[in-house]
Amino acid sequence: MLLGCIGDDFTGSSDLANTLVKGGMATTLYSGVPTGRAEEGVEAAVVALKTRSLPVEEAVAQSLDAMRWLQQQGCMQFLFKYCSTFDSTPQGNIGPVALALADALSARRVVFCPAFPGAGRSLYQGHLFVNDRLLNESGMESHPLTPMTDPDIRRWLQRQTSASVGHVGFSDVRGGGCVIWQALAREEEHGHRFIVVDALSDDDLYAIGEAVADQPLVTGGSGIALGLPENFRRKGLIGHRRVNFEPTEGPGLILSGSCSNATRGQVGVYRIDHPALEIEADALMSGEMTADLAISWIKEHLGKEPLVYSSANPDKVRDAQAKYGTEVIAEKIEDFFAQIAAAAREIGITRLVSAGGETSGAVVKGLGCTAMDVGPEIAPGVPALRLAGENFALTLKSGNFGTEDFFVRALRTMANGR
Ligand SMILES: Nc1ncnc2c1ncn2[C@@H]1O[C@H](COP(=O)(O)OP(=O)(O)O)[C@@H](O)[C@H]1O
Ligand SMILES: O=C(O)[C@@H](O)C(=O)COP(=O)(O)O
Repeated sequence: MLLGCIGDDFTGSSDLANTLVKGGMATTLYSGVPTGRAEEGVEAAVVALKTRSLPVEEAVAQSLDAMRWLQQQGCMQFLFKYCSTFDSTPQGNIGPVALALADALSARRVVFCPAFPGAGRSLYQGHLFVNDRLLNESGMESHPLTPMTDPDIRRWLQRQTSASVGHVGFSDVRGGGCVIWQALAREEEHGHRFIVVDALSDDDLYAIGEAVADQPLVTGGSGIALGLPENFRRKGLIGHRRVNFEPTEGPGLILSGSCSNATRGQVGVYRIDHPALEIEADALMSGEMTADLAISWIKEHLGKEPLVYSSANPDKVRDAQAKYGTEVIAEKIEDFFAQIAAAAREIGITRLVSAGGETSGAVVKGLGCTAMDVGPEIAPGVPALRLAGENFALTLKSGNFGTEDFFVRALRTMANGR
């Protein structure tokens, strides 16, 4: 194993696995830190954790566990993957996890680059944009768990860490790999251990990838991985793998706990011509709605690819959070989706789409799977997955990814492999 990746959520980890597979690396996505040795032939491993919204100490401990397992598998370089919208709070967890990993790996200069141009995320002069909007005007300012109210990633990261934060701007990045390498060295000389790097296009990310070939730790969105496979290929360590995915027909189900703008649009379109069950926070808290009731409803609509969703607009989410507490309501909803996922296989579902990072963490936990094979890309950053050794396909969709018809596309790709 060459490249060891630690993802702070499940949709993000599948996004990263997608990039590495497209880059030609034999990649396996693991749910949590595996026990025992990885199977032969895995060149890149992505360990998906659900640490984005955990207390800092727990997120650090789990990330270090993942790093140690990856070290035992022989990894030479490590990647800490977080969201392309830098989802975090002023306390963490990106800064503290990165610092713990940097200390453990003796990394003196660590790149931070959330940019993912394929999904409209770019970083310019240290500021993060989602398409043509600054991050704090993109809808992310209303995220239920990690509202992003500052687009200056240097300032946001500095609030989370004692490491000094530097910056390599676009004027250096456009100079290519060597210039970026020199700029990183300059920032390190100036005492900056954490270095935010601008990127506007995939070409910038390939160049950054080249510049970090000798770094033990890199951090970013999935875009930061674009240039990494080529470093290993140049050294003759990998060849060029093709995607190997067995499609799965059979009953489909959509679960959506993401309240992000894109997902709410997708829910709105899908529910026009599919059975849809909305889960209201009040109904769940009062016991009027339960996982058992929802499972009975799914059984009634088996074969019609039903949708169960709690996705709600920011006002509704705010009301529920004020009434029950942010963590209480999030946990209640996530637990509900985990129970449904656990029942899904028993009732014959073989294609499952989950929308939302935290939601997907709960769904995968409910499914109880340990490893996933990575299949074809459905939308930028979202691959079709298959539970290793099982006739069960899965899609973990990041909240803000995908076009309005995403759910239909995902079900189709899982069924026909294209
Ligand atoms: N109606 C709702 N009211 C309050 N919180 C909700 C509601 N629906 C979902 N949530 C919570 O909001 C969070 C959404 O996060 P996540 O699943 O990561 O989506 P995204 O990928 O869009 O960030 C989850 O913790 C979920 O349980
Ligand atoms: O980088 C990204 O945007 C995604 O890979 C990701 O991490 C998304 O997380 P969620 O929006 O919580 O699904």
